[in-house]
Amino acid sequence: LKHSLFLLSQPFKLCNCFKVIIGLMVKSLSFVKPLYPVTPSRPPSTVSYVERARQHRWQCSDVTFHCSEGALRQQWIQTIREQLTALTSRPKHLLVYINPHGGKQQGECIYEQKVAPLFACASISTDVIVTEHANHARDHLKTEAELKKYDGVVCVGGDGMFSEIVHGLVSRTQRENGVDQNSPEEKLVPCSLRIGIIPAGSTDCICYATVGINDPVTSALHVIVGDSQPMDVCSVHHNNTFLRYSSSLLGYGFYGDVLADSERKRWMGPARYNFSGFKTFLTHHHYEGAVSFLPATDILGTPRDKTRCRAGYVTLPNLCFCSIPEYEMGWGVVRGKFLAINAASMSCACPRSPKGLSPAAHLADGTTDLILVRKCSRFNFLRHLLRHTSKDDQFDMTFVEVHRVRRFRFTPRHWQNDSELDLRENGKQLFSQICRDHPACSCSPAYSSWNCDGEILPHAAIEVGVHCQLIKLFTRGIEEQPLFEDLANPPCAL
Ligand SMILES: Nc1ncnc2c1ncn2[C@@H]1O[C@H](COP(=O)(O)OP(=O)(O)OP(=O)(O)O)[C@@H](O)[C@H]1O
Ligand SMILES: CCCCCCCCCCCCC/C=C/[C@@H](O)[C@H](CO)NC(C)=O
Ligand SMILES: [Ca+2]
Repeated sequence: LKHSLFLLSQPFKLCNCFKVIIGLMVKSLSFVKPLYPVTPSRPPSTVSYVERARQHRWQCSDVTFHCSEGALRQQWIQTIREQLTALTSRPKHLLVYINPHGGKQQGECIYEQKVAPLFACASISTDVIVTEHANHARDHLKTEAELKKYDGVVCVGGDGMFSEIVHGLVSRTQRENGVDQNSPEEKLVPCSLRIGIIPAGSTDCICYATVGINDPVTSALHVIVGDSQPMDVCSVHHNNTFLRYSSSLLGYGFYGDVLADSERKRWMGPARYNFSGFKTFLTHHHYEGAVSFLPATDILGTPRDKTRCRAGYVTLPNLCFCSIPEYEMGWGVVRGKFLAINAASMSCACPRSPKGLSPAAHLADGTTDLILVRKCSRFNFLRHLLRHTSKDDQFDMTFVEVHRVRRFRFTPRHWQNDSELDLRENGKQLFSQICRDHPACSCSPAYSSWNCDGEILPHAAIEVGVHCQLIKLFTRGIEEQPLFEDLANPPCAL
């Protein structure tokens, strides 16, 4: 009775309490060891709930109830079911896309073994699509999917798969609302469906930076309890033409070159990033150009704050997207030779860099942290890169500057409208290509590529605007590590 009162009364103030009920099952007798004799007319009932574990992990636990009185037992079950049904933030019907080729190619297995049983326990029904080719999920969402049927979309894969879902949902929402994506100044309409990410990729940066861990069970439980975290999305344009959306890293120079090289080594799996990272570090190419940016002056934080974006952080959405003409005067310009130009719209924390490229970046503040790494010695660049993995301030170096911005543009030196792209496409940059593949040569190619959330962009000259809280995820942001009394004293019913 003590337990039943706890469980019946607690779950409905759920957000921050330790135990959140996931679902309720009337188990067959063979699954449980009865504490006292049971008969088929008095089967035990099992309530599954969420329990926090170490390092931002969540796990599922069960409490089994026995009740000798059939009517009372039925009343318990009925009450719990009614209360769970009344929680409108919880999804009841989901559209799931699985990339069978992401990361270590374990997507289907992860979903079937770890996630589907939890969704079933929580009475969530699903339509599952295993993708057959790249952009399958994006195109299905854009045109075909009957979105009205669902309370959310879940992707099983890595950052590339998440990016497909974002492109499909955002494009569909704009089309249905008559918004032209090609105009860089257009204010985009936020997507209503939340997105869940079951990590099964190589970097899993979005999942890691929004949950604190890339663990499929934890992510599935955040979906089940109906968490919601708004997130910024950048739109990337070239000559008034829409190119792509980005929600984590836009990187030119080092990260662009790492990606371009690693794409040719997909067969290596997640290890390709280490190999290409080391190779690119050795080539040490720099790129010349001008970065102009609109600083975010109306916000409280800076990229060098000690505070981090954590669950419950409140932003001011009304200050977010601003059109160019209104603010044209406030733009700053930095010209020079750069080893890397990175725009981190979130921390970009991942297992390789637990604090991320910009540890103090916020998920939903309508800004991106623009990190400019000027040409410097290999030794200094290594010091900068190693700070991605240490506790030291990675911006505290003379050749690194960081600005929190709402918009920015990059124009490579010698860029003349579309001649840049023509040159690349016609293969006339043969010399550059030879240098790129030839670490001993000290010549730098004229252009790098942009790494846009793990996809290569064909243009070097781009214009970027941040759209505040354009999408929502089934997470709550990274929780501060609390003191867990229930880790030390697990519930006695277990
Ligand atoms: N069935 C498929 N066959 C081939 N490619 C696919 C398929 N489904 C999706 N893709 C593409 O695979 C690419 C990589 O997928 P994903 O992001 O899941 O894994 P990853 O690249 O290993 O991980 P990360 O992006 O975290 O580094 C995505 O860009 C996606 O468009
Ligand atoms: C020579 C030693 C170098 C060590 C430096 C390690 C730093 C690694 C930082 C990785 C940050 C990755 C940010 C995430 C980007 C994603 O958008 C993208 C797609 O998954 N991933 C990559 C690797 O481009
Ligand atoms: Ca941001």
